[in-house]
Amino acid sequence: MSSNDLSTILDIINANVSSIQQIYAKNQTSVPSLNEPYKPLAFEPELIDSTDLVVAAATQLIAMLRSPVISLVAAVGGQHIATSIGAAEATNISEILSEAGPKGLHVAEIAKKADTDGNKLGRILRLLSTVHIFQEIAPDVFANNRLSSVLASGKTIKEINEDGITNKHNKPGDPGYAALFGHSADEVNKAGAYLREYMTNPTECKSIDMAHTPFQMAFKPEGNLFTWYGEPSNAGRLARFNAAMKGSLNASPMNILKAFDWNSVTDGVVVDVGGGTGSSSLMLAKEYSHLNIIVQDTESVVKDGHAYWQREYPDALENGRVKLQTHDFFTPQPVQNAAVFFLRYVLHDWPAEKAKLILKALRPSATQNTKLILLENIVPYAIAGHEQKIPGEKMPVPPTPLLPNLGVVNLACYIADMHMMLCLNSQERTLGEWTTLTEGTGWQLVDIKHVKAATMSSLIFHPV
Ligand SMILES: C[S@@+](CC[C@H](N)C(=O)[O-])C[C@H]1O[C@@H](n2cnc3c(N)ncnc32)[C@H](O)[C@@H]1O
Repeated sequence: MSSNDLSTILDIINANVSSIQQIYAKNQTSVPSLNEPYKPLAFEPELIDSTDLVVAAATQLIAMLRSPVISLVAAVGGQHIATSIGAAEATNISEILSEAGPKGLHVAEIAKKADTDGNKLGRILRLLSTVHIFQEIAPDVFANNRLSSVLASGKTIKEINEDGITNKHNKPGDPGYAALFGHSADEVNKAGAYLREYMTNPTECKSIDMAHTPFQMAFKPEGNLFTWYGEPSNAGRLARFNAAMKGSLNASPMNILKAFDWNSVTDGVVVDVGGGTGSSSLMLAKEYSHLNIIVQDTESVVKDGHAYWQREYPDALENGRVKLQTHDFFTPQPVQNAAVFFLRYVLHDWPAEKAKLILKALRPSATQNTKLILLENIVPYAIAGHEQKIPGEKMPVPPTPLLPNLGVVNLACYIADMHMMLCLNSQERTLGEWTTLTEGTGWQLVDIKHVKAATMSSLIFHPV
């Protein structure tokens, strides 16, 4: 480490903290306290660039200064933070503390409401408070804070008890974050516990078959993750997964509205292929009243989808502007008049050979004017000098000595890549991998759209 690096990093932090303070001052708002529940602010997009630089610089500073042994102790123990988040989500602690308000609640009372053990819960909440998720405001008294408040589903404890825990994530307007964290901390992290065994078993880890994953080692399912979700005993997990997809949509600055010039669609339908319950389509249908949309997915997901649209936007189903259709995307596409086929976070679920089949199954139904849009991560390298030549809006190049991918700022993309490896033997892809994957499928990449602070991009294709 050169002392130059240290002062450059400190300069980056100082300059960008000043910019952040100025943006708050211009908007006549004070910088929110870590102790307050999170409230989204209209001017948050203005804060992104500076916040990203502070986060990247501060994390790099910690890596430079802290004992590497202690850094790795913290990193390897991160598993306990993840599983504690899962336990807090499953026992509705954030909802209990939302109702308690700023005075918080003694852990004995929290445990009574959560029907769990107080001593163990107190230790879980103290660990989480130590990493700024919840706060301990007096010995054994805990309250929500900025981070823990986003673990709440939006339901009251009475509603959760009345509706049943498997329906926890169906409150209209719930952004889906609690479901996203619950899903990650449950099936994905249980699969993650087997990564060591997987990577030291050459037969397992060198396989490109979806039946060879850490997920299979953990759960021993009959089929893959999606057929497993379709089993009746996993109805709660399926509902949570569907809501988690809504959470991933709301958490990412790149969404379907920014993916394409939707006003250019004057004829034909928009098909949301593997659309889940249709959270992207809901956003699209609400914003663009001229669009007719078909959401396609498997039978069990379409069933949940009907309930979702009945809750969120029943008119769109009733007047026929939005239709939900059971369709296996490995079979020929039934819609022959599509203006757009869009697939959000679908191909990342599949190894390359299967992903190619999904694209090929769309091609015969495309007209000359049909566009294909993939909403997917483009994985940045973590090394300078190898930036990918991505067309469209350029990503800002971070100042040295920061990592060119901004380090933990884009961690979600690399975490998603691990989810794919663990559960589906699939992956997030670099631009080169996207180009190779789509070759020979009958589709040609013509444009890529990005938004700030997102590795998720919109890749736009024409038929060839
Ligand atoms: C990661 S989710 C993405 C859902 C949605 N596109 C979104 O962004 O919220 C992948 C979806 O593919 C669906 N899927 C899996 N296998 C399928 C198949 N053979 N045919 C159609 N959909 C399938 C899953 O049920 C799931 O809803």
